[in-house]
Amino acid sequence: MAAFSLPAPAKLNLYLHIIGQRADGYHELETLFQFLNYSDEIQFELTANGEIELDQGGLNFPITENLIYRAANLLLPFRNDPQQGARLKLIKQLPAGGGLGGGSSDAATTLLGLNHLWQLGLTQQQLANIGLRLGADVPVFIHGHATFAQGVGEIFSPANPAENWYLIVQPEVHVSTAEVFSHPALTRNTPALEKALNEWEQGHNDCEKLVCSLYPQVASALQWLLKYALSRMTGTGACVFGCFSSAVEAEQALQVLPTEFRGFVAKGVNQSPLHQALKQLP
Ligand SMILES: C[C@@](CO)(OP(=O)(O)O)[C@H](O)COP(=O)(O)OP(=O)(O)OC[C@H]1O[C@@H](n2ccc(N)nc2=O)[C@H](O)[C@@H]1O
Ligand SMILES: Nc1ncnc2c1ncn2[C@@H]1O[C@H](COP(=O)(O)OP(=O)(O)O)[C@@H](O)[C@H]1O
Repeated sequence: MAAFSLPAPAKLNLYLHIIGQRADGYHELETLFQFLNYSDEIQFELTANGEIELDQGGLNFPITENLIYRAANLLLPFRNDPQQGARLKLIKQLPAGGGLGGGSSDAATTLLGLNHLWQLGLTQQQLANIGLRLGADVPVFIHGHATFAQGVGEIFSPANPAENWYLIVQPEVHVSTAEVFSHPALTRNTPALEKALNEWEQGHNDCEKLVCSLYPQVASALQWLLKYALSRMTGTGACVFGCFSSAVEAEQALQVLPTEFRGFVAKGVNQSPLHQALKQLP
């Protein structure tokens, strides 16, 4: 198929425990990933000039830093014919650097999409190994099912958290993952779980307290959301999510969101919208 479009969904870390730090400085995590039915979109078109072309929409950093471009370049050596190229277009909807994994998800969608476009025949495991070089969250987006993840987020056990509705609130601030993980005040000694928590509410996010103290906008978004729902930060922030039992209740809270924040309502889904879309491709 010479042209198609695929979603790159957001993820939530329903909880994120930091249980230690490896010798190379990376932190050992225990986290529950669930996808949202809220996505970026990437359009794929086959070309015959052997090149990767990328329209990255509104993003204003160099194309060579875009995870889509970097992911596509990692697949070039696997082509059967060096004339195979691709024209890619990103329609960005997810806030960059928000803890929703948008960049990693874009990379995963690029790897799976080009595997299809160029008929490379690489397995999901091969693509996940390639993707891990781009970011710790890429493998879970390739895997495509809600997961309890350990290690730096690459060791998976099956999980089926409740598929709730969420109001995601996005404070107008960019949180650096590297800054959070290098901060001396970060909690790094949460005891390892014996098994994944069935009820995600029983977990917590070890980055939340630190990020709230560094970024008052995150603290105030969380404080506001907590008036309406059980709420938590995702990843290393800045986004926070509140859990609602229906779309209507989540939308009602969104209606009264203070103007200093942006927000959207989405459903938590255990099957990635990307994998559902891939099944529809001829
Ligand atoms: C913690 C998570 C949970 O989903 O946060 P979010 O980025 O989604 O908020 C991710 O695993 C983040 O993955 P990712 O965003 O790919 O992180 P990277 O760019 O690989 O790492 C940025 C920096 O954070 C530190 N880092 C990252 C991951 C980790 N498990 N331990 C670390 O110490 C490292 O110093 C690294 O250089
Ligand atoms: N396609 C992309 N979309 C978003 N961010 C990207 C992309 N490619 C590279 N980046 C870089 O990755 C960083 C992390 O983005 P993202 O994955 O959205 O956040 P997070 O890791 O907090 O969930 C951004 O700040 C940006 O510099």
